[in-house]
Amino acid sequence: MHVVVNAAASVDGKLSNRRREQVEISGEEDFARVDRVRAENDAVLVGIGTVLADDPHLTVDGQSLRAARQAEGRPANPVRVVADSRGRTPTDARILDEAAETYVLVSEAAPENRIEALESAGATVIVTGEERVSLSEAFRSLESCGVESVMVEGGGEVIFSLFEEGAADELRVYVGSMVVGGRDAPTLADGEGFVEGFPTLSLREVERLDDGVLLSYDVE
Ligand SMILES: NC(=O)C1=CN([C@@H]2O[C@H](COP(=O)(O)OP(=O)(O)OC[C@H]3O[C@@H](n4cnc5c(N)ncnc54)[C@H](O)[C@@H]3O)[C@@H](O)[C@H]2O)C=CC1
Ligand SMILES: Nc1nc(O)c(N)c(N[C@@H]2O[C@H](COP(=O)(O)O)[C@@H](O)[C@H]2O)n1
Repeated sequence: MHVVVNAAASVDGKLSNRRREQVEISGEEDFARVDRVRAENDAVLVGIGTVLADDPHLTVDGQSLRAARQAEGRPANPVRVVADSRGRTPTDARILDEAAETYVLVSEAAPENRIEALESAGATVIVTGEERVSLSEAFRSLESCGVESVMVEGGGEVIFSLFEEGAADELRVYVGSMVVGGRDAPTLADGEGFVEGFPTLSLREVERLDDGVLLSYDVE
């Protein structure tokens, strides 16, 4: 599985504000780039924290991008994936609409009635990990369903886990020219944090977009 992590952060590294409300960090050019990255990949993944905070749709906005995918024999939109250990995804979440196929990754600790509710709402549920979803294991299951590349859009907890598991191949961070602040505001990599063995990155490209900077890294 090829894993591209993409996020937008303020200059102080925050993904959203201390109330976990979505902050528009990207500008028009960066949102258009994000749409192209979605269109390039077989899947788009977020954590349940992002679903509960933002209720994202995770589809490709650009009609020409969707048409190009279909011309290649692919579905108009990538599949949508949520890492949701306890199966808390609301059954009326936008990611469960019919615009694309949706996989919900749950752990063995997810209540059976939640799994049934998600399946009734149209999701394909994959059980992996005891208490928490094992992302690496889930990627192997997704590969067996034909998913070879995934764009991970966040949030900070899921991005940290990917680095912890050594599962990320690329990181693209759009740094918007703003300060959000707040010790409790989500950052690019939350989780427990590293005290040693920090993942190292190799800077591939720096590009000015809107009034900010896109940093593209390979993960070593
Ligand atoms: N600026 C940006 O580019 C983006 C910002 N966001 C913001 O990030 C915030 C949400 O981020 P977080 O609260 O960090 O939530 P998150 O979206 O990273 O989800 C974390 C939750 O996912 C579940 N999970 C299942 N398996 C997991 C695993 N292996 N590792 C980690 N978590 C796992 C856990 O229940 C955990 O609490 C929101 O405020 C949202 O607006 C989210 C995406 C992009
Ligand atoms: N790339 C990017 N830039 C920002 O400024 C953002 N606030 C976000 N947020 C994430 O974008 C997703 C929304 O998806 P839909 O438009 O609903 O498809 C969601 O994951 C947000 O957290 N991203």
